[in-house]
Amino acid sequence: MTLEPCRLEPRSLMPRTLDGQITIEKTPSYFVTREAPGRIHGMSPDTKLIVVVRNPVTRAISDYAQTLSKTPGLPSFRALAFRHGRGPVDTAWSAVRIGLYAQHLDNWLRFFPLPRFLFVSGERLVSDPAGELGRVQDFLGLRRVVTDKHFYFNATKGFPCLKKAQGGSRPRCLGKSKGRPHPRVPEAVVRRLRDFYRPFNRRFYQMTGQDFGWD
Ligand SMILES: Nc1ncnc2c1ncn2[C@@H]1O[C@H](COP(=O)(O)OS(=O)(=O)O)[C@@H](OP(=O)(O)O)[C@H]1O
Repeated sequence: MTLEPCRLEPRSLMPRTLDGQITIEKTPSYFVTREAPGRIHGMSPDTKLIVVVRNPVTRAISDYAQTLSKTPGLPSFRALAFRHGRGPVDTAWSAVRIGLYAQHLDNWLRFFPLPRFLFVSGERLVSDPAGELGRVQDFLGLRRVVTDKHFYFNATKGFPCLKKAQGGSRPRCLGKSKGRPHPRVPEAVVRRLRDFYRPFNRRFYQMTGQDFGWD
């Protein structure tokens, strides 16, 4: 999944949370920002943390597709993923580095215990959105209000969409930048990356106690 520039919002900039309300801040780059866990812990050590993860190989290709859409003439995925296009995997490239979930989680576990996290499968968010959102609602201590009946599969988009937008009566899919086609990446490149990530994925499964089924 793609990341936005890191914005560490001081509490004063966040909306006031009234009784019975939950304030949610969504900044994907927090997960991979060294200072984020300490700062968030300093602001509120009881914060609940939701991390959406998908197969790091697909994530890297998705990230590349997003950059490519804004940067015509970008070098090929292979040229960026491997040093000199064919050497070792280039972990300095953010699209690769972000997928090292176990390493990023290590940094967070120095400040927050595991039960404070919910790990959401990006794959199941597509195949079973109501199921994953059920877990999110439970984790947040909410009644399960969002269920299967709120979603339908939109064949044109190729993704689940909401039957009705909040406060509206029309169906609502996510925007064009979510679920765009991925460029074709040679099978050998995908295989090398899959092999590269395998030990990191296994460690991530052990740390979280969840097998995401990427290998
Ligand atoms: N319902 C639905 N509709 C469309 N897209 C969906 C949906 N559920 C999950 N996804 C996946 O979300 C991916 C884009 O999310 P990102 O994490 O990149 O978004 S963000 O920029 O970080 O906000 C996007 O990745 P790409 O397919 O690579 O575009 C989707 O696979």
